[in-house]
Amino acid sequence: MADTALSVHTDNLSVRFAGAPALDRLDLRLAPGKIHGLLGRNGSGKSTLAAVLAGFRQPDEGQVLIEGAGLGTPMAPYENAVVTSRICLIRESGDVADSLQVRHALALAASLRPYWNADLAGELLDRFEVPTNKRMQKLSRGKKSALGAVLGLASRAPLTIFDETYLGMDVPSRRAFYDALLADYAEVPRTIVLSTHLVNEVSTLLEDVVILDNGRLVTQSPVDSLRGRGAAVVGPAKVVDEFTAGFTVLAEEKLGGTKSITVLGDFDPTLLAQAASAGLEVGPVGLQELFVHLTAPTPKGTRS
Ligand SMILES: Nc1ncnc2c1ncn2[C@@H]1O[C@H](COP(=O)(O)OP(=O)(O)OP(=O)(O)O)[C@@H](O)[C@H]1O
Repeated sequence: MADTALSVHTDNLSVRFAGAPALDRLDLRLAPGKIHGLLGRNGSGKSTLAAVLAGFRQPDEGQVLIEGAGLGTPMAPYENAVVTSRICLIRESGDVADSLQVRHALALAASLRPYWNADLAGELLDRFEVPTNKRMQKLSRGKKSALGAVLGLASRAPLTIFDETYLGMDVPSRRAFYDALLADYAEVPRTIVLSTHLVNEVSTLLEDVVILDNGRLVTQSPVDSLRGRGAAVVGPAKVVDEFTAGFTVLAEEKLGGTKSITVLGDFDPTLLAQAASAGLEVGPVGLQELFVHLTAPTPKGTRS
């Protein structure tokens, strides 16, 4: 793992724009060799964090340290080519000159990226049907996005960050991207960060999640323990209503006489047994529902 994955550690990390905090005293730990979700509403600081982790921007306060993949001691990425050669950040804006032909952009990536895999790049270009003889500026938004996916995956960088890049692709292409990402990650485990607000779509890929809101860290947690913070209770409407009275409700849905209510709360074995004897099914809470709750502008109501 140490050869192909980096870990990230931030202390009191802050970035300000004209005095306003975009990142506010973040203490983060990204474990090596995992797929991390970086979730947050618009303007929450995801892109700023991605840029700082990739060494594109210096923190105003605090520090970022990157460790592993043969680096020896932990190092700050800013203006440090030894570290940044091991990090690939793919942004929607694109960081390669638009006037370049796709094949030249690929040749440039191959020359700059020590872990580049040309076979994988070729395979993915075919799969996403990205023409290599066109100038980047002539590509459709979806194909530009797909090219970003190819550049990010084929870089096989020990820390690979996709900052919402793949969102320009249509649904079938995004699915193909998720499949390709999982398959190649299984072959070469590395640290991957997916910044997104399409939480449901990526929730099965993610192992750990960082949620930002207004530049602050709302939570950092394994997905499984986040899902354990609540439950979806399903059964006859009246019984579900009675059982969930007093819990904070995240979502509810009714279909005929059946109702599903998602609530926050610790469902210990006693509570689970009570639900079962009342004829109710209890499942894990959806990541999307928790995300909406944790980043909502105003707290949701309590059932009474
Ligand atoms: N170059 C900049 N100059 C001034 N303010 C900026 C700049 N970049 C970001 N900001 C501000 O910093 C805050 C965080 O922005 P950032 O782009 O990191 O959020 P985000 O979560 O990536 O948002 P989105 O999902 O909309 O892309 C926002 O308030 C934004 O307006």
